Amino acid sequence: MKVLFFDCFSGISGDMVLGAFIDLGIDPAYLDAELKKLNLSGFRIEAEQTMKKGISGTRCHVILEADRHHHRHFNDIKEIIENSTLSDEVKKTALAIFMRVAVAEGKVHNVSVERVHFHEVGALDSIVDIVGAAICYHALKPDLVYGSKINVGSGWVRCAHGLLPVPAPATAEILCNSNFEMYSKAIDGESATPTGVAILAELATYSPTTPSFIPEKTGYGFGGKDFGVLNALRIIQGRKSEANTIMVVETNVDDMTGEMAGYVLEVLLQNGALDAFYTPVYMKKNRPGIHLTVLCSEARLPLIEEIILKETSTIGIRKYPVERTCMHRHFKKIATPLGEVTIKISQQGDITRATPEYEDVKKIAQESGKSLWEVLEMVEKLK
Ligand SMILES: O=C([S-])c1cc(C(=O)S)c[n+]([C@@H]2O[C@H](COP(=O)(O)O)[C@@H](O)[C@H]2O)c1
Ligand code: NI
Repeated sequence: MKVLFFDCFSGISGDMVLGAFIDLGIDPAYLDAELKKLNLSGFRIEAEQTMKKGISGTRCHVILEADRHHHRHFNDIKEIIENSTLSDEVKKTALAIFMRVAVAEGKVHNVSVERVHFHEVGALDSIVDIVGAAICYHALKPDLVYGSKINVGSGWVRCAHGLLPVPAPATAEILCNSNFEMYSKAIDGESATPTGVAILAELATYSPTTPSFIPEKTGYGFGGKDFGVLNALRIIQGRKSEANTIMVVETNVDDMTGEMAGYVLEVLLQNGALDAFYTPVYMKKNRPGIHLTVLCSEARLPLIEEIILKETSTIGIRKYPVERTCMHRHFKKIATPLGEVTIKISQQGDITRATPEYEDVKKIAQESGKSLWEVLEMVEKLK
C-alpha cells in the first residue's frame, strides 16, 4: 500500500503543498497541462528547485496575470470546476476542499455558504492551489494519507480584513471541523493558511505520532516567508504491507426496514468490504435492533463510513483496528468429467486444506441434475 505522510513542522499552505508534490516527483508540465482543463486564463505554474537552510526542495510559484474576477462566490468556483474537463475524482476532491474553506468563511463572517465572498481565498491562486493539490493527489494514487499535528505559527497576519490573529479565523475554523491538532513553536507569523489546512483536512487522516510505514522518498515544498526555521512542508512517501491489520466498523440501529438493511449489506460488499453482517440485538427501550459489523482495509475505511452514514439510519459509527491471521491461499483448477472446478488451497505451517469453490460445484450440480453432495464427493476423489 502506498502511504503519504504530510509532516507539517512549519505549517502548510497551498503553494507548499504543490511544491512538496512536485519535489516528490509530480511533473510540473503534467500539473500545468491538467490545470489548463479549468479553462481559466491568466496564470502559470513555476516550480523552482532551490535550497533553504541547506535542504534541497521545491518552491512553487503560481504566477498570475491580472485576475479580473478577483472576488468570487462559492457558486462561481463550483461552476468553474464542474464545467472543466478535469476527471470526476479531481473535481470531487477539489470541491470538497473548497467546501471546507467556504463553510469556515461562512461561519466566521456569519453568511451562508453560497453567499461566502472569497477575496484572497477565492482568487485565482487559491483555485490553482486547491485544484492542483487534487490533481497531484489523484496522480499519486496513495492508499493511505496521514498528516501530523500542525505548527500554525503565532502573532498577527495582515489580510483583506485587516490585522488578524494567527491562526487566522478561517484557518482556526477549518481546524475546528477536523480532528487535527494544532500547536505553535518557533514561528512568529502565519505558517498555516486556510487553503493549506483545508487541503490537509480533506486528503489526510490525523496521526498524532509519526505513523508506522517504510519511508521511500521525501518531497520538500518551501513556503515564501523566512521564519528563521526551515519553512517547508515535507511529504514522506512510503509503503506499508496490507497484510494483517484490518478495520472493524460497527453501528447499532433500531429504526431501519428489513429492505433497507438488506440493501446496505449489498452496497458495502460491492464497495470493497471484506465482510459485512448483522447480529440481532435488543437496544434501549427494549427495541429489537441490528448490530452492523463491517470488516475492511484501512484504505477502504472512508468509503465504508460514507456508505454507512448515507445508507443506514445511524448517526454514529465505532471503529477499531484489529490484527488478523490469514492462512496463505492459492488456487488450482482440476478437470472433472462434468467440468472444471477451482480448488482453494489454504496453508499455514503444516496445516493444508483444499476446498472446492462453491460456485463451480453449484454450477455443475445445476447443469448435470446431480445433487450438491454427489458433485462434492466426485471432486473430493479428484482433488
Ligand atoms: O479571504 C478571506 S475572507 C480571508 C479570510 C481569512 C480569515 O481568516 S476570515 C484569512 N485570510 C488570509 O488570506 C491569506 C491567504 O490565504 P490562502 O489560504 O488563500 O493562502 C492568508 O493570510 C489568510 O489568513 C483570508
Ligand atoms: Ni475571511
